[in-house]
Amino acid sequence: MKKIPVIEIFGPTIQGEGMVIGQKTMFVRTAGCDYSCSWCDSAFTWNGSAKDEIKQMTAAEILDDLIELGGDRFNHVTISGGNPALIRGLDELIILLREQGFRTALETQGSRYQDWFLLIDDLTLSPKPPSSGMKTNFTVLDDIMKRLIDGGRKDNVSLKVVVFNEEDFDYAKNVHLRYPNISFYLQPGNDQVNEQNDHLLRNQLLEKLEWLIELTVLSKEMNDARVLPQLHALVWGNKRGV
Ligand SMILES: C[S@@+](CC[C@H](N)C(=O)[O-])C[C@H]1O[C@@H](n2cnc3c(N)ncnc32)[C@H](O)[C@@H]1O
Ligand SMILES: Nc1nc2[nH]cc(C(=O)O)c2c(=O)[nH]1
Ligand code: SF4
Ligand SMILES: [Mg+2]
Repeated sequence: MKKIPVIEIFGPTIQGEGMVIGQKTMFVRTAGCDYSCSWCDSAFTWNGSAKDEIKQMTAAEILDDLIELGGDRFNHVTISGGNPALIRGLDELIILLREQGFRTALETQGSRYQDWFLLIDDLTLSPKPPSSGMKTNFTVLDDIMKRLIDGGRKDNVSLKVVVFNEEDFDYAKNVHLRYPNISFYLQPGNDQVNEQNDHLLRNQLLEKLEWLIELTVLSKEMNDARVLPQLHALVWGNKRGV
């Protein structure tokens, strides 16, 4: 079996973001990213600070850990990172999870395609706005979207853009207009990923949420957009593994 670089496995918790917010789920977080977003809330997956925690695991070993942690208290598994789309060998995990009756979700930024995207129940593509310091390759994103739509996966896919400022909001509009038939989510950015005071953080995040809702209600381009907070950040702050 192929080895997968895993940096953490946790849950059951709830999916805090996007298309299946609130869904009870386990998380498998892979190590490594082809991006380095300035505001990444999971920078430990790629900046070397947690490199001692990375384990090369087979799909069967990951399933064992999921069951040891979650018992029979889950039927949904979310794979995030880092960028899990860098890992070819994830097909074995996704096939194994499906065989065992689990639904799967994936979080990725849309910089790489893998054929196993077609097997994911809840696939979130989260292209990065200007504030991240990253530049979207729309040729790649167009190609991913085409493959997913041609593969009949339209209803299994969503777009989620994190917004920190008005320039990001304009970027989000462009993404939504470019793929008008794909369900579209806006998420306020957390610019204090090191804040340990949950009360302070909550207030700031709610203010950012209100600001983003105000922009959205004023924008005719966003008539079909959905605005959601990072629910896990409101509940548990910047804690890891929740
Ligand atoms: C940590 S990323 C991992 C998956 C993939 N690399 C990606 O970016 O989509 C998971 C989600 O968290 C979002 N995210 C990361 N840092 C954030 C922050 N500071 N505030 C709000 N959302 C953030 C990303 O945009 C992405 O949608
Ligand atoms: N509860 C919870 N929901 C999440 N949704 C996306 C997450 C991520 O880091 O990819 C995440 C996370 O880390 N925790
Ligand atoms: S793409 Fe995702 S994991 Fe990679 S740096 Fe950006 S937010 Fe972090
Ligand atoms: Mg997160």
